[in-house]
Amino acid sequence: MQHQYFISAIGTDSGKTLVSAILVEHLKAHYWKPIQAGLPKDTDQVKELISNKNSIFLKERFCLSAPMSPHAAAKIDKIEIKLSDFELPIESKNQNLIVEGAGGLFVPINYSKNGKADYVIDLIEDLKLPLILVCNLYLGSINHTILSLEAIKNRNENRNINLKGIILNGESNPDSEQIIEDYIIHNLNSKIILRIKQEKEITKEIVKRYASQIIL
Ligand SMILES: Nc1ncnc2c1ncn2[C@@H]1O[C@H](COP(=O)(O)OP(=O)(O)OP(=O)(O)O)[C@@H](O)[C@H]1O
Ligand SMILES: C[C@H](N)[C@H](N)CCCCCC(=O)O
Ligand SMILES: [Mg+2]
Repeated sequence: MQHQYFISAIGTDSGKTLVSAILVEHLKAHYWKPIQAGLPKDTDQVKELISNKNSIFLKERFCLSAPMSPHAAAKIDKIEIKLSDFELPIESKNQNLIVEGAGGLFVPINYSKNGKADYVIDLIEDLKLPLILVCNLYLGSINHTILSLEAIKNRNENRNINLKGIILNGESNPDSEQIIEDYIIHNLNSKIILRIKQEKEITKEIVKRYASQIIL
């Protein structure tokens, strides 16, 4: 069976690149970051964290110079990003594939005016990929997580986004984990597919260890 997933998160710097490396290693998948804003490139970071030799790294569709929200970074580079600019790379046909988003679900990839924008969540719908959401555990993250899950649920009323599962990233907090797990089971028919602890250092060995624990 072919596995292709879009990785998003409840915010930026949440661990999407780490999770992407873990999934790429687990599935020996190809990796694609459609919009890169600033350096270092997430693609290079994933390359450095995986050990298998089968994965192929696909070229970003947009590499923006500023480490900012894509809509703002694109403006600086005088580029217009449209949803129609994206399609799954041909090399990923019939291959396992991990696609990493920028920031969280409501990060704008463009902005025109009067509140009109396209967001990462629209790109996920357009690419028709099941979603894996990285949810951190910090004070305030229950709110950020449930807001993200509500947005997915809202889209799901039109059956547009399939939440394959969530990955909890951070020091364990049983009370927070319980409320989030119950929410996804009861509202989205989804599950926790991995728990990642706060590690002192991220290495290939750590990535391999978590790759062996994933349950898809
Ligand atoms: N569980 C963890 N233990 C230790 N360090 C972590 C953990 N999760 C993430 N990090 C570190 O936090 C930083 C941010 O993580 P990462 O780059 O994966 O975030 P991101 O969600 O991909 O960010 P962006 O939105 O820029 O793509 C990295 O230096 C990463 O190694
Ligand atoms: C540059 C950064 N590392 C991410 N790629 C983009 C994060 C955009 C966040 C926008 C926002 O939610 O305010
Ligand atoms: Mg990243």
